[in-house]
Amino acid sequence: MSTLEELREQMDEVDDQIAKLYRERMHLCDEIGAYKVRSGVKVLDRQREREKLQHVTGQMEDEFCKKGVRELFEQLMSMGRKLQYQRLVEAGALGRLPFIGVDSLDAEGARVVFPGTEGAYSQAATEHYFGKNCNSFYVKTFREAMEAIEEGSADFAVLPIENSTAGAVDEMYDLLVEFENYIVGETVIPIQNTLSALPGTKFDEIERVYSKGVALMQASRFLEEHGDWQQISVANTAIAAKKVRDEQDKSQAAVCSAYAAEVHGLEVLADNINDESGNCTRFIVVTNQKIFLKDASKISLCVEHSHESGSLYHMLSHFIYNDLNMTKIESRPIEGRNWEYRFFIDIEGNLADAAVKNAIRGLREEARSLRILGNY
Ligand SMILES: O=C(O)C(=O)C[C@]1(C(=O)O)C=C[C@@H](O)C=C1
Repeated sequence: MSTLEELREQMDEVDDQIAKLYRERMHLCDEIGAYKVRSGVKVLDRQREREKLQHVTGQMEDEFCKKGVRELFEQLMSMGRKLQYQRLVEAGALGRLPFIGVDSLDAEGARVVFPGTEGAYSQAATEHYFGKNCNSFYVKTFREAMEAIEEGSADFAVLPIENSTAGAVDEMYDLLVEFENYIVGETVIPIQNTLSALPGTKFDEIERVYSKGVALMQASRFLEEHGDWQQISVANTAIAAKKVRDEQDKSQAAVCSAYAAEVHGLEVLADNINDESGNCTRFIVVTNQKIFLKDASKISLCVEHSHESGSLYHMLSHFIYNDLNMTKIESRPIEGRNWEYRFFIDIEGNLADAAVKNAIRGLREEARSLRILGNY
């Protein structure tokens, strides 16, 4: 019987042949790539790949080897494609109108819209990003803010995308798909909620609490201690504060910021009622121009892929192959297709980076759809 050393020696010989053949195969792929650049033939040829997989699996005897050789050749062809995308990018064949790199945002005198009302956290985020004296106005909903950007009545919108306790703001992800607007910036602000009511209100007078749904979630422990209070969701924390003030009813209270309470003449009955003391929200800055800051370092993408085994894995392989760090992934249902999802992915990088261009070139060709939501 052979010793372990002898078996390993034989294995090394086989592996050397595999490595040599891999080099030869990639060299051929490169030549085919050059042909494709010249002739405009698409990189991905599904029919050819299907035939190849059938052919090589047909040479295997048992199911285990069939499965293995299929996976091996799927990987080999995927590597071949990535090399060819690289060649296309080098040849300047990027496809679609590119984003325009700018040194800074044209924020001087810009009109900035935020959702909610006076005192909203979005207003605090707006002032944090654009400065206290920026030219801002509010609309009621996220949708109206996106519409204001699309039709040009505002230059920028500041909208919440993610809270550190409650997670993603789902509606914003859906609106980013629906509207042709682009993310050009982001800012994070602390969210410290209070329970506020008309001046002189006693705790035992309260029957109903109004706030935005996620804000009620962020203060769930405090509100559970008062389980007899009815919790009612409204569009915004500051709108809740305004409602309590307007209706002059001491059985009502709002979960809102101390600033919103002050703006709307309410008294803070309990401060810092959030479950998490470090609670904060990330806001995005959106515009209708296809621009990105030249020093931007984060890219948000939206990808839809075929609903079949391995498709997400193949999609993510473009980031791995190009050494791109994925920092976030969210999924949202696709309307009209039950149990199918689109993926929202954040990666580190700049649209001018070669690695980013390569990955995007590959995704654009292989995914059912790809949208670059912004580089900021
Ligand atoms: O035959 C081609 O067109 C190739 O580019 C080669 C190859 C492969 O690796 O076998 C790569 C990509 C295509 O999708 C199909 C096949």
